[in-house]
Formats: sequence, structure tokens, C-alpha cells
Amino acid sequence: MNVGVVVFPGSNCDHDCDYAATLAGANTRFIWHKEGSVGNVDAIILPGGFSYGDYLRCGAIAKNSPVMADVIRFASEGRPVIGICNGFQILLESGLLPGALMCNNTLRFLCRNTSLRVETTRTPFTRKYRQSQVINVPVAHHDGSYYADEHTLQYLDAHDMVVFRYQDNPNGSLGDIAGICNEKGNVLGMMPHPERVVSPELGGTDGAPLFESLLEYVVSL
Ligand SMILES: NC(=O)CC[C@H](N)C(=O)O
Repeated sequence: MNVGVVVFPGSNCDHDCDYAATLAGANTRFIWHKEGSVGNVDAIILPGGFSYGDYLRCGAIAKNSPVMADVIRFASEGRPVIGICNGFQILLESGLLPGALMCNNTLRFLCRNTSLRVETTRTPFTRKYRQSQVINVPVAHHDGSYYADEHTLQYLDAHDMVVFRYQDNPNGSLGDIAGICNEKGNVLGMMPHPERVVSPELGGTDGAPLFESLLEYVVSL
């Protein structure tokens, strides 16, 4: 499996994502945001960080990076794309996922562990978890409070698009939403950082099945 990790100016979790995907057994390569194509990859990761210094709104400038047109093309073909934290913000700004991420209700940057419930195992990223499994994954963000209008929240529920919910909502996200996918399930955005908990040395392993799921999914195609 070839995984591309997109690097924007200000990304700071790109190497962690590269490490996590490599540990799961993937071949990885970094894709600079100015590239016009994602190249020959089976899956794409948009990593966390502070793309363009979070100016304007988190992810609002990165969505205009040259590579994003090809990321959108790749996603529309039903191929797997995951955005983590700032990557989730970029997916929302790009219109690949619905809703918005607003300032945490604490009005502070939050860096702590959270407890998540796996709401669906139908995605390429969650098939190795158990339905309703509770996992511990850290968050590190300022703008992580998920917001969508009532109609969109109902749509997410009706189409099995909520992938992770906080057990201990740290930021005021509506519906305790920590991660969502598109209707097909091939595009996932989540605020917590699974790449930070992929080996005991990092303090946990609950993120590892996400990358292993992706490998299993791609190999099964
Ligand atoms: N770790 C991250 O990706 C942070 C995302 C964004 N810069 C925020 O603070 O909300």
C-alpha cells in the first residue's frame, strides 16, 4: 500500500502520520502541497498542524493549495482520504465533509487525552475496531468544536456518518462529534490524533488499528 502524506506550510504532524502508516506496513511518501497531482498512491493523509499559521480560519487557505484539486478528484473516486485535526479542518473547508470547526468552548488550546466511542466500523479506517469500542486518543487543538445545523446533524446520524464521539466532550462539539465521514465512508475527518498512539512507547496503541484497517482495506481491493 502506498500512502501519501500531504505537507502544507505549517503542517507539524506529517512525520508522525508517516511513522504510523509505516508501522502498519505501508510505503509512504510526502506530497508537497504545491504538487499538481497526488501521484500513484492508494490512500491520502492530510496531517495536523497550523497550515498557513491558521490565518483567516484553520484550513481556509490550505484548501486553495494546488494539490487539493487532485485530492478532491481522488476522494470523488471513492478512494480513502483521512484528515486529522488541521487535516479535518481542511476537509471541511474544501467541502469534502459537512459542517465547521469552531473555537473550543473553553476558549483555550486543549492538549489532553480523550475517550472516544467508535460509532461505525463501516469505513476503511475503522474496520479493525469493534462497534462501540471505547478508545483513548489525544487531542491538541484550539478550533475543534464541531458545529453543523440541525438538518446536517440529522443527516449525519441517518447515514451512519458519525465515526467517533467523545465520551468526555472536551470542546463543546455538537452531538459529542469527534470524527465524521462522507456518505460513502471513504473520506474521514477527525480532531483527535490516532497517529500519536500507535506504540506503547508513545503512551498508547489505540490509534494503531486505524492505520492497520487502512492497510487491510487497500490490500482487500
Ligand atoms: N494539531 C492541530 O492540527 C491543530 C489544528 C489547528 N491549528 C487548531 O489549533 O485548531
